[in-house]
Amino acid sequence: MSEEQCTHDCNTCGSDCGDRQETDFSVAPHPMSQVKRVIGVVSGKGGVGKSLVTSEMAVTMRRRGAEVGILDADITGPSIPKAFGLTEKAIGSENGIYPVRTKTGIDVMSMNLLLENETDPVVWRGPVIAGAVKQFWSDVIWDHKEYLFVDMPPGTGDVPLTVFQSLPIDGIIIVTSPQELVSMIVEKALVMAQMMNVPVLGIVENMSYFKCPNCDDIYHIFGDSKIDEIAAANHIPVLAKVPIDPEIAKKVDAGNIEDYDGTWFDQAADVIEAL
Ligand SMILES: Nc1ncnc2c1ncn2[C@@H]1O[C@H](COP(=O)(O)OP(=O)(O)OP(=O)(O)O)[C@@H](O)[C@H]1O
Repeated sequence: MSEEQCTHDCNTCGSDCGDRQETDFSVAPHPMSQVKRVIGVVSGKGGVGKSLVTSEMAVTMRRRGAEVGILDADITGPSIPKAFGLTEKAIGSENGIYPVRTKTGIDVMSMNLLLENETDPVVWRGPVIAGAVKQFWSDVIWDHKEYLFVDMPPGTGDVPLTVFQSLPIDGIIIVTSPQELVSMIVEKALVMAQMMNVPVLGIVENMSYFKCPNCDDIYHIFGDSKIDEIAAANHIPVLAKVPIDPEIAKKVDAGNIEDYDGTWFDQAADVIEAL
């Protein structure tokens, strides 16, 4: 780039010139935290089951005996506490903020654990939301966690970008459902991960099909799945195809996700264990 064109601010300039200097946006964890692996769970749009996949991944790793946490970075639509039936509030001390523990021993931090009423909306602008996510990493005591799953807000906006820049993400899982414009959404997530230098562990297709409980026939309610072709074209594995299961919705609504005994996430858990 020529001297005249240079703004001297590499953060606002897309040019890949020789003088480029990357700024380190990483945020230090709480001094009492020890987290071995941070796994982000992302989706192109809301409502595809990203929180369900985050919760089930945590439950699966916990069943395998791991120490697990969930950082709910979906500040304006936090649904993790509900799935685990958490009503207790997170408490702080002069040391920092303590996450709330679920009945099987998963530590959770979520905006809903700080609000007086879980129905209170969070009416904040992007930078304030991004700041809250950073604090969930820097001010919360994540004590001896082998795996911390981060439920990202949907899309590729300000907050996911902040999470990618601030937290040491070891890999992401992309969640889609068949009715989405899957190929475009997967590619957007892949490009973002590539730009942020974060490995993509694979794709989970949620609400993939419905199996009739009476005749075992399989129905593709949202259309035929194209996930295998998309995954192959992008050289990433399909980690799970999760059916529409009324039992999942029932368990989530009752706050009993830890009692759901589907085995859909075993392959994804193997991939994470091998990291
Ligand atoms: N495979 C499934 N079978 C039945 N119900 C499901 C399934 N997956 C998700 N659900 C239900 O769909 C709803 C949305 O799921 P979830 O909250 O995980 O989506 P999300 O992508 O995290 O949404 P948002 O981004 O808006 O927070 C929940 O009520 C959940 O219980």
